[in-house]
Amino acid sequence: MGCFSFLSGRIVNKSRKPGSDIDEEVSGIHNVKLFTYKELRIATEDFSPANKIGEGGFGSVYKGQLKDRKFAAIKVLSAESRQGVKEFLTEIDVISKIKHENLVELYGCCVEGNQRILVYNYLENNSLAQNLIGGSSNLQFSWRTRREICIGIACGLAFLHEEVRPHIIHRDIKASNILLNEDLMPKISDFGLAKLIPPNMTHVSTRVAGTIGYLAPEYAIRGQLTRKADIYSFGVLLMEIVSGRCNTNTRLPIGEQYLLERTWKLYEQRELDGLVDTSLGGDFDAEEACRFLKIGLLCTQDTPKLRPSMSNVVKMLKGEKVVDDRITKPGLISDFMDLRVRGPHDTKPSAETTTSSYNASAGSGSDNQYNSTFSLASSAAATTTTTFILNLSSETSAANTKNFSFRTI
Ligand SMILES: Nc1ncnc2c1ncn2[C@@H]1O[C@H](COP(=O)(O)OP(=O)(O)OP(=O)(O)O)[C@@H](O)[C@H]1O
Repeated sequence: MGCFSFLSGRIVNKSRKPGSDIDEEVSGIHNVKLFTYKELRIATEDFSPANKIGEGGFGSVYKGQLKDRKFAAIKVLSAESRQGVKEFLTEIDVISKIKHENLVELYGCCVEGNQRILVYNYLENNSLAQNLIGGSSNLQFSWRTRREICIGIACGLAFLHEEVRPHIIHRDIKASNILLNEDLMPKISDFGLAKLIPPNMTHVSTRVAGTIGYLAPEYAIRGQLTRKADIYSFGVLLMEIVSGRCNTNTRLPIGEQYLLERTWKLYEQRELDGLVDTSLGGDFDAEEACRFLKIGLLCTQDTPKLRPSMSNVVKMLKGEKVVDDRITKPGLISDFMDLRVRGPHDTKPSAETTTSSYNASAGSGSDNQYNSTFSLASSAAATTTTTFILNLSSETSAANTKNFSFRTI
């Protein structure tokens, strides 16, 4: 534990004077192993580029070997994602109490000076994004494996939503946040991490964190965060796993580019099996695959209330509950990139723009909830696979024009 020790159930930072702020903050936290920066530097061979295994919206991830010989994924949060020690540790305190076979385990963290580092158990087979969806890997995902992956993710999410008290909304369910162990068992990562991101604008009333393509419309537009937003993202992911493709692929012919639109169309034509990944060579249970796609559609329905709970999703995936065939159209945020280029002054920000504002008005102009200034507070917004934060405020006048397009198909 380096300069921290655990005395009478309290973590004390021995290197600082008693009564200092950090002592007070750290002392309120239990269950968390605090690593020293030195320990993690040794584990990663001085954060050597050779040990870097990934880069996310919040910082770089390194593979390291800890003193106890265990391998760990060490996530160094970037300066923009750092926040107060107290909030950081409180968040981690919550996460560290949660254990489930389908959630990545947090070993501990490091809070030293400016450094904010998270230490997770290392998972051998990378993420679903790198392996199955749009990535390149030699791993083969049979129908049976995909089925188990879908059920595993659903179980992990049902646990966060319904068993943990208070409930946890992940806010960023997507292929790159599903890691796979050596047996291809899925583990949800980054849960709760979105809450660690500080708002970088003082007038922010609501933060929206998520990834384009997976964001539920009501959350993206109005900042209405409920568990149904996660369920929407899960529905998108489910379709990706069955089809083996990314939710958005602009290299495909128009009409096939958006997975949700495509799935809905094939559902209406009763041809859902045409969406199943061709790399399976037809070796799949067609009834089951179509059922999974229907569950994906149920989860992405425009009206949040109509989306099933995750425990019911688990039952439907396992075949223990009948899938309701009265599915309504999915809600779609047609094109977030459009939102970026059609700013209030109709200027076209470059892909590198780090902060841009947009006047958004969807639906009735008199409904202030719909009139929000959207600030893409991260350069990560330039891609469709990276987490970003949208800052919403109600300061915008009701007279805004419809710059933000939200539609149902
Ligand atoms: N516990 C882990 N074990 C093995 N590899 C990991 C682990 N955690 C993260 N990685 C690797 O690091 C990459 C980056 O992870 P990170 O969570 O920082 O970003 P992301 O999920 O890809 O994107 P974002 O931060 O925008 O959500 C992952 O895609 C994965 O390859």
